[in-house]
Amino acid sequence: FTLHPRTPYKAAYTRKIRQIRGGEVGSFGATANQAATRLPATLARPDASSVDNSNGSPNGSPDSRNNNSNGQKPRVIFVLGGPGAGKGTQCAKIVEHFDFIHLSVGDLLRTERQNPSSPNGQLIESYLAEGKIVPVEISLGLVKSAMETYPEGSIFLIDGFPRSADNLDGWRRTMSEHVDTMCVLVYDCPMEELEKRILLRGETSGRSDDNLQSAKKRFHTFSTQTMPVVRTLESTGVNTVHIRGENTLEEVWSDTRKEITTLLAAELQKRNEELCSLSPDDFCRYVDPEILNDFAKSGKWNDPQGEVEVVGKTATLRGAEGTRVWELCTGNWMLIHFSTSAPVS
Ligand SMILES: Nc1ncnc2c1ncn2[C@@H]1O[C@H](COP(=O)(O)OP(=O)(O)O)[C@@H](O)[C@H]1O
Ligand SMILES: O=c1ccn([C@@H]2O[C@H](COP(=O)(O)OP(=O)(O)O)[C@@H](O)[C@H]2O)c(=O)[nH]1
Repeated sequence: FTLHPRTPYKAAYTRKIRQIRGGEVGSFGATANQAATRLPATLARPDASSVDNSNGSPNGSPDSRNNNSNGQKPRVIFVLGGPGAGKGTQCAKIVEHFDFIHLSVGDLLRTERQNPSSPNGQLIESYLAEGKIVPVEISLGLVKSAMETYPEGSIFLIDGFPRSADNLDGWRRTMSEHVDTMCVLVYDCPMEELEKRILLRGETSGRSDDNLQSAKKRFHTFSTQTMPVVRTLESTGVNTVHIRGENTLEEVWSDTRKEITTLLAAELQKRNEELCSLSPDDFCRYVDPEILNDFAKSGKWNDPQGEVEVVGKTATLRGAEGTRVWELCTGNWMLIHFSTSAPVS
C-alpha cells in the first residue's frame, strides 16, 4: 500500500479554483464576504399572487446562489430543546470538534436589541421578557444575514429555531429551497431540571429572562409552540434525533458526538461514491491538488463501499481496494490521502 503524503492544500486549492473559474475565489482562502453564502433577498411574507403553488416559495426570489463548493448548498442542523436544555453548551462542544458554525438565534436577538439604530430593539426586549417568540421576519432576517457572512457550503448549527409554526412557515417559504437541512437535534429534559439550570445560569448570565417568572412563561411557550414544531418536522420526514438532555454534560456530549459522526459518515459515503463516478478531468473537484496527479494516475478505483471512521474533521474510508482519508474544510469534503493496493504507474 502506498500512502500518498499530504501537504496543506488550502492555498493550492484556492489557486486551483482560480484557474478553473477564471479568477473567482472559492470558499477556501476567501474572505467571508468574497465567498459568502447567497440567500434569497427578501424574507417578507409573499402575497398570494407571488407564491409558486408547487413549493410555496416566493416567485422571483433571486436564486443568486453562487455555488463554488461542488454545488453544495449551505447545510443546517436545527438545535431545539427547552430553555436550559443544554443547546448552547452542546453547540459549543460541536464547534470545538467539527467544522461547523454556531448561530444562536437568542444571541442574535440579544445583540440586535442592544443596537441603538435597530428599529426592532424595543419589540425584541418585550418579547424576550415575556418569553414570547419574536416574529419570524425579524429572527430569520438576522439568521440569514449571519449566514451570508460565511463561505458557501458551510454547515450551520441553528440554535433555538424554528420555535413556532410561524418560524417554520417562514423558513420553508424563504430558505428551504436554498439550504439543505441535515437534521434536527432535540435535547429532551424534564421541566424541574430546566428550572434548576435556568435559575443557576441566572446567577451569572445577566439575562433578563433567566428568572423564575420569565422561565415559566418560556416553558409554556416551549411546550405549546415549539414541541408541535418538533412533531411536525418528525412527521414530515426530517431526520429528527432526540437526545437525553438531563444526563451529565459529558454523557450528553457523547450522544451528540455519536449522532454528528453518523451524519458525517453518511455524507462522506455519498461524496466518495460521487468521486468514484467522476472522470479524471473532474477529480480536482474533490481531490487535494497536492495528490491530484497521483490519484489520477492510480486509476479510478470503484470502491465506494467501505467502513467510514469520522474523527473530528477527518474521515477515513477503508474499502476492499484501499484507504481514503478525507477532510472537511468549510463544509467541503476533500480527499487528502489515499492508498491503494494497485501500484501507481
Ligand atoms: N448536561 C448538563 N447538566 C447540567 N448542567 C448543564 C448541562 N448542560 C448545560 N448545563 C448548564 O445548564 C445551563 C443551561 O445550558 P445552556 O446550554 O445555556 O442551555 P440552552 O442553550 O438550551 O438554554 C448552563 O448554565 C449550563 O452550564
Ligand atoms: O428563534 C427564536 C429564538 C429565540 N427567541 C427569543 O429569545 C429567547 C431566548 O432564547 P434562547 O434560545 O437564547 O434561550 P433559551 O430560552 O433556549 O435558554 C426566547 O425565549 C424567545 O423570546 C425567539 O423569539 N425566536
